[in-house]
Amino acid sequence: MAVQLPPQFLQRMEQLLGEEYDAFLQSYEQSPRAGLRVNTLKISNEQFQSKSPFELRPIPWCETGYYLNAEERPGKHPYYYSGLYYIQEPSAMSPVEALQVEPGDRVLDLCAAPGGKSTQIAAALQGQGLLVTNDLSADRIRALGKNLELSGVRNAIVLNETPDRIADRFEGFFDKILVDAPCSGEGMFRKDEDAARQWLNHSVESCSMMQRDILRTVARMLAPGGRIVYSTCTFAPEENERSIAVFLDQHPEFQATVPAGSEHFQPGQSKWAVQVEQELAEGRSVLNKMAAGEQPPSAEAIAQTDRTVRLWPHHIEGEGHYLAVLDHTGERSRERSIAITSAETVDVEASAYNKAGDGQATERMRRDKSGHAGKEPKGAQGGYTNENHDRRSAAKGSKPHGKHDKKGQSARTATKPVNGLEEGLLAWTSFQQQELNMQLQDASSADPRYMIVYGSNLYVSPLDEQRLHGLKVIRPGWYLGTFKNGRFTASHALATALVPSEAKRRLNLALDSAESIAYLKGQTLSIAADRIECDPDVTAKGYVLVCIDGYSVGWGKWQQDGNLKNEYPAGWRWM
Ligand SMILES: C[S@@+](CC[C@H](N)C(=O)[O-])C[C@H]1O[C@@H](n2cnc3c(N)ncnc32)[C@H](O)[C@@H]1O
Repeated sequence: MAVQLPPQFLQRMEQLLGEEYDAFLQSYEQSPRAGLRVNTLKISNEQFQSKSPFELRPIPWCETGYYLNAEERPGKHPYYYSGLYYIQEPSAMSPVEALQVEPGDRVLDLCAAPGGKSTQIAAALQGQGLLVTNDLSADRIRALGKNLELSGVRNAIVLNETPDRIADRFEGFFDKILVDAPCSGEGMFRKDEDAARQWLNHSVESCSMMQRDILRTVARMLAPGGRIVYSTCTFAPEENERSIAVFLDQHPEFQATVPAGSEHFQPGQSKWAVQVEQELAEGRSVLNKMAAGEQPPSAEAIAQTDRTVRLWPHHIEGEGHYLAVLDHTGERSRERSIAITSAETVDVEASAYNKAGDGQATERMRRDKSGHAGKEPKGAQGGYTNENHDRRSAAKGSKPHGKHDKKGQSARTATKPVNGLEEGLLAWTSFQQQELNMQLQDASSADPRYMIVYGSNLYVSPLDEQRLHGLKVIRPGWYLGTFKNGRFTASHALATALVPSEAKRRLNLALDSAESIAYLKGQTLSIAADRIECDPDVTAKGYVLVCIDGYSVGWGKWQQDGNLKNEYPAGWRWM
């Protein structure tokens, strides 16, 4: 066996699995399966199948998921850089399938970094509705932002928050919530030897505590009739059936539902939740500390865990996972539970934001008792400004409005222009007219969109920014670019989410060309003017949307001397 498995873990698995134990153990002799999921924000499943450079074998539980041969290197292909697919472990595709996201839903992905499931949710939303994606870890959140950007997501808000603080702002708000919980990671031992080395039996207890608290909090954020999917990549019943039994016992307004696609998986084991209770009663459970003084879950709640599912490496081609679908039994309201504030009476509050150059990092504000914004003493980077962050509807033309008093303090129900917003909108509008063929607000869509300014960065958001006040926001929406002295500089995130026809100048590079790789390496390209495909109202000089095989990948700036200045971001380049 290639992986060294902890003896305590093996002992427990043998006791749980009985006669299946040998087959389970043999699965560790095999290599983990590689997979990719087609990003249908950028290409249809059928189109990708017809042009895939890799041999694809369908993953039974995910229509857009495919197994890859072990020797493939999907991270080293121009299609990866165009965001046509996400490299994802096959079992990890099951939770979002169970969530059954529909375009227009309001979705929360609470434990989201590095973003595999968030990008899957975004694809299911197809740009409609909204995705709030969050992770507690400041280190892991960067990868989440990058993956959303690579995938061309336009309607996501990225937070770096605790579940409780989000719940205070989003009570009864979401239609669907994914809790891909922090767990002891036993299901990943084959894929990640470090996980096996670092595993300690007591991590099962600390993870169970976290899971209980997280589940309790997310229940507050779900709209009546909504759905929570809880998933882990561990085998421990303490973190799976038992966590769910405790939740169902304490939340009778929820029921466990057998997930669609369950025929591919094995059922959850209510008998293991019973066993955990017995061990607790006899004082030999790893949960002793946590469960002291807690009521054991009812037999009815425990029985429902038979409707959850387990993904076993000896039954499927994928790693170990568990998932539970928890449906709120209330009636789903067609009316949104919380109306989004009218854009005509924007509510402007002054606040201090980190003026990070790329617009990614903003800092949580502390409010003293008088409600004034102040700086977080720890972790703050760069200078703070007292500039407003402000927003208005993207649907209402370009004339900004709003009110802001001289000291930059809170001023409600605004009527006067706000400088930052006005300047940002003017710069954007002029850029949009000169460079793009797109509207931020699709006339056929009922979803409102809001312009938000943080420092000198402009975003368009599916959410009125006032709901985010006081939260640590990494991105309040789709990052369009920065403005300074009336000039607008387009962001990379703008380019990756555009379809070629939305830019007035385009350059298409052939998939297998040296030019494609040179562009991805950040090199300047020499391009004759007639290769720049231009709309009738522009000439070749200016912003060019660079595409590889017809899929947007980044910006270039064509200059009179025939050089295409490369705008592909330094940290993203082909190495
Ligand atoms: C299993 S991983 C998530 C993987 C991710 N869903 C994906 O598909 O790429 C669990 C994540 O939960 C985060 N986390 C841990 N405790 C958390 C908490 N209390 N609230 C939110 N996130 C938390 C961790 O930082 C970690 O990134």
